[in-house]
Amino acid sequence: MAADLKIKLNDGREIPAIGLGTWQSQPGEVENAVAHAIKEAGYRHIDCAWVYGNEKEVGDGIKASGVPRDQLWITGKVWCTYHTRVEESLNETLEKLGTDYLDLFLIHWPVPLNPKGNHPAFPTLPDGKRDVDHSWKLSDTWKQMEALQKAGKVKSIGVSNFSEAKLAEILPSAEVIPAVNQLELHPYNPQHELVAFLKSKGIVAQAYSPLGSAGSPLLQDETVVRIAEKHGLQPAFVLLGYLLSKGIPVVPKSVTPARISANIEGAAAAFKKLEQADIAELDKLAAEGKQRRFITPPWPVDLGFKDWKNPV
Ligand SMILES: NC(=O)C1=CN([C@@H]2O[C@H](COP(=O)(O)OP(=O)(O)OC[C@H]3O[C@@H](n4cnc5c(N)ncnc54)[C@H](OP(=O)(O)O)[C@@H]3O)[C@@H](O)[C@H]2O)C=CC1
Ligand SMILES: O=C[C@H](O)[C@@H](O)[C@@H](O)[C@H](O)C(=O)O
Repeated sequence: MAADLKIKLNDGREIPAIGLGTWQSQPGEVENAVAHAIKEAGYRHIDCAWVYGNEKEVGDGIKASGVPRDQLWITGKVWCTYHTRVEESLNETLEKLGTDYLDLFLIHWPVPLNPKGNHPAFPTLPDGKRDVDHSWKLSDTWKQMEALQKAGKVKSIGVSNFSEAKLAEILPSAEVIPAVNQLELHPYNPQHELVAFLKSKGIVAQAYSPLGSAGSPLLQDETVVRIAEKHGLQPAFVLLGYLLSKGIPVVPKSVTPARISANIEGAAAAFKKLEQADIAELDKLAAEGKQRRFITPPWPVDLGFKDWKNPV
């Protein structure tokens, strides 16, 4: 069964390889989506974040599913304005989700934002740029993550949107190596070098926006469509199976019950059917001129990704 596909982390725990994304899942839709995913479609992994602003409804959906907490994997993320007060962010998340621990807690972006700025999530300076707290060290954010794991409030800890350069800011002083780095990964942004680096450090690369996010051109890509037709799969399933075949857990988002159900079964089917030649073809698309990121918030700092130069 698709829900049984799992990937081992460096702390010994196993993350269900297919989870449900919840970013941009709207009020009035997300409770039903989460309940459907868990109860009807067999998902056991939900990807959440404080900044998505919908954790209360996600929690309602988890509760409505009736599935016991210990059978679920719930991921949360500390938002940028909370780097100096990680536990406060976690406590808000736990309360909204209606649980007393997370399975995985991630630093959402390697960019501390001013906690006392002009907005609780997206503070800006008079020039309109995001108000970055340049004095704060990422290694001190990571120390707080380690303390929360020691306290048992989060079982596994990791990062998101960390390039090799940003990891170098926390690894030398880390007591715990991040279990996961959640990144934008799909055939147009495969980040082969970073994924290989993470593997060498025992960090699992996890894929966000695995379908290319809302309005994705990947679903119409001629190579993706041809491979899908060859195997009797939908293009979305090929994209998910491509990542699973590399040991990369995926969190496709949908609020459409039929897609939620189809994605988990289709991903597992694609994982079985895709051949090495299909993977090799998809692996080359970015280098053949299709390299593209879909998620590029206007950070006024260099994140250190080779393909993405932020305005500094
Ligand atoms: N750490 C980070 O910084 C980030 C994390 N994430 C996480 O990753 C998750 C997934 O990424 P996201 O950007 O949402 O994008 P996805 O790549 O998951 O794409 C979601 C879009 O695809 C549509 N869709 C879903 N299934 C299918 C299907 N079978 N066929 C056609 N269309 C489909 C959805 O529509 P509909 O809902 O209408 O069905 C939605 O518009 C997020 O929800 C979030 O949890 C995402 C971005 C950044
Ligand atoms: O997880 C989803 C994304 O990271 C999202 O939270 C950010 O892109 C945010 O909208 C931003 O503008 O910084």
